[in-house]
Amino acid sequence: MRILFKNIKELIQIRESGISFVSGSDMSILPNIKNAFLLVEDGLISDFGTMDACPDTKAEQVIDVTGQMMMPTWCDSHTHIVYAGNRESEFVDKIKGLTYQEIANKGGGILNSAKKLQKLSEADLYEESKVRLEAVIAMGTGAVEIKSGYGLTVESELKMLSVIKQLKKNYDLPIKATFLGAHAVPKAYVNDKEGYMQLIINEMIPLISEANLADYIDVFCETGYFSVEDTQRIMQAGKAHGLESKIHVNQFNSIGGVQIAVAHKALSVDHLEEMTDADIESLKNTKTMPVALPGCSFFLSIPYTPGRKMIDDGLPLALATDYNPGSSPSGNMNFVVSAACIKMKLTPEEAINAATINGAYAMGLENQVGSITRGKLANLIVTKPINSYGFIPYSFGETQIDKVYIKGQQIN
Ligand SMILES: N=CN[C@@H](CCC(=O)O)C(=O)O
Ligand SMILES: [Zn+2]
Repeated sequence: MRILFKNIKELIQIRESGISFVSGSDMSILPNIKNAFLLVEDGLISDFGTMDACPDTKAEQVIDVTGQMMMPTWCDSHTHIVYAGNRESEFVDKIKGLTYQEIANKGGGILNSAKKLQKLSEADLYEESKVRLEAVIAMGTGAVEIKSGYGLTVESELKMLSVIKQLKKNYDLPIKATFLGAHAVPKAYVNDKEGYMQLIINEMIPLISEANLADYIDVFCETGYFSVEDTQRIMQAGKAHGLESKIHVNQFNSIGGVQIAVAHKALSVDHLEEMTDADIESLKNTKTMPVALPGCSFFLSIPYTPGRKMIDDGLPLALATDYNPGSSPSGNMNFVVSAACIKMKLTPEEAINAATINGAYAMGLENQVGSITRGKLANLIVTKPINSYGFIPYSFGETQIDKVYIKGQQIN
């Protein structure tokens, strides 16, 4: 099946040869072609160029997108889309001035979501989660990572990962599953964190790896949750079972988690709202992708990741939604890109690179998605008629997406 898109006003994020990610000053370069064509064959990008070089090829479908732009779909490398119910009551507590930690201490937070999820059947959890997945695809996300971590028992963590497995099977976009058993210490282990560590290391990880239910392992490395030493032990146990790490770190405190994640060659370190100069220094010249989650900063009214400084210091940066019921109940990558520009002072070029190619890298998907490159998946956004791609982050809270294609199939 061949689809030819023609008269594309601007084809954004073209990369002739596959690159893994962009860093520092290269993040301000967003290669594009004006007045372009794009050819899709059997779900893959097979060719692109200027309209005067448009091949005289027989395509089953020819789509004239005069006045509209095209770009790769967003790559959302950090979500918790599989969860049960919501936490609007905590939202009101937050409005009244309680902090994230205070809400957790009075029985809210991650343990509140765990209680809801433990009671829900796998079938119902799937139904709730698929609604969110479909919504984010319609908002332009074409590759996504989903974490467990609201189960916190062997049975419920497996339930979450099985739901992710079903989503992988039933939806055509790339989905990566991350095991986050170390998200919070469950109530049953409140006086025995070591017991829960043993459960994660000796039972959960081997079971999950045996059943091939996870691609990555994660830890919430934070004061009051899991220490740097705990994080190191879990990363080591994950690695022994073939699971590379992606770590929640520096959300509220800088406690040395970035350094330990880098030392263990983590694929990504995520959150980073509190960064010291030493944290930034330790990320230089490494393969670990820093991931900022501006939706979480917005929702919790906490600092934004110092993305401007990190890029100026030569680092790469990825952007993701952190879609979850407690700290970021939105999976809208368009808003994330706007917030990165408005609050973190990224330029539109930097934010789009961060939300496409760098996000793809943070999921190990840089060879499949994240740029308009021959051979990559035809996961594509067609914008509404707009004057420039800068209008996408500028018009925050609005959608400039007209259509989304996943492997060349129009989904909305
Ligand atoms: N901080 C840890 N985990 C999630 C929030 C989880 C929750 O509050 O339910 C996050 O990434 O922000
Ligand atoms: Zn998260």
